[in-house]
Amino acid sequence: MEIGIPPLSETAMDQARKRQQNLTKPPGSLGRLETFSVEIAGITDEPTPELEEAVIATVAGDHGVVAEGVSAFPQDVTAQMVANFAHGGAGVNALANTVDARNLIVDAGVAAAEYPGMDSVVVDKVGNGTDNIATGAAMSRADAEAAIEVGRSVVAEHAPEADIIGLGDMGIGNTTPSAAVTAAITGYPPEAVTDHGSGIDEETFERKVAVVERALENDAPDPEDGIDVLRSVGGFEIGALAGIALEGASRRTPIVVDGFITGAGALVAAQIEPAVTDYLLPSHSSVESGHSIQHEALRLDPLFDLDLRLGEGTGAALGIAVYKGACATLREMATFEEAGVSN
Ligand SMILES: Cc1cc2ncn([C@H]3O[C@H](COP(=O)(O)O)[C@@H](O)[C@H]3O)c2cc1C
Ligand SMILES: O=C(O)c1cccnc1
Repeated sequence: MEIGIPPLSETAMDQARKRQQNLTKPPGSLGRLETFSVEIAGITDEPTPELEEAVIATVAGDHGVVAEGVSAFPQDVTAQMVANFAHGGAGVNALANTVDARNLIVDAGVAAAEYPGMDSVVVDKVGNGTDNIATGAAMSRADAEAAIEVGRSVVAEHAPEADIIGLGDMGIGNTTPSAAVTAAITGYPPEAVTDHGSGIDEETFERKVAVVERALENDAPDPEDGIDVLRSVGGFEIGALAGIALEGASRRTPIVVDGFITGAGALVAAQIEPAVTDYLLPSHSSVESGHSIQHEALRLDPLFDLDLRLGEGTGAALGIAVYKGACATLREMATFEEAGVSN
């Protein structure tokens, strides 16, 4: 898979850094906001980037592994939540509205779902849910590649104008494949990266750890090959999220990672094209224990910890507010000279 991701623009970063130093504030007083504005200048190749069009892509898929009893909720909830997104009733809708981001809803592989009258849902299914990773591979290699392509075409066709893209997920059971993907790529043991997802009891938790272990024993994927990891233990939405990150990066669009499932997508993307990591921005630190392991592997330092464990792009939405703010300071503040302030 050939995806050309350009290097960060050193010229734009130098210009942004110089400007930050001349703005009407004590040097460094905007802390990490200054660093972010410089990083986003490098990503976009704009000395004063403006993050006007923010998009949060919430990608849904189902998982055969729910047959093992690894979630607290039934599989039908995935399709029901897609309808809820389309009607504006979910957590991500409220937070996307708060930060003036457009929510883009994608069905990359929800089982047997239709959305009558909900034209805003982009339906591009790789399949009707993955196969059960406790008993075999999640999908074929061709389907893993197709999932990446779904994500790439979502950006090309539905968000080509986006100045920043937040990743979001929906899929009952998807913290289980996310744990398997994270263990496979980072080398951490399943028990270190598996947690309580949407809220399971201890008996279910033990079964879930055993399922992740079994999945990785059954069909040991090549950790260096992101597509192989996706094929073996991934999910359609996880692949599509990786594809969004790769396509966004190739277009110089900053990509904001959300919680544990989007983190798994980001890990897959980084195994396919390591240069994507320059284009990834963190948002929150999820309650899921494996999220910090993903951040360590991707060398991302989260912005805040609000005890979130929802996904959907909720943390990414709040992160976008921070990145918009960072770029607004760089762009809109006056320099000492312009404002006639002594320095
Ligand atoms: C009503 C509802 C809304 C959600 N929105 C996100 N998730 C989150 O929980 C699911 C993953 O947890 P697990 O692996 O334990 O099933 C995913 O759908 C994720 O996006 C939700 C879960 C539920 C129940
Ligand atoms: O980290 C997340 O995004 C998350 C955690 C639990 C359940 N769903 C999502």
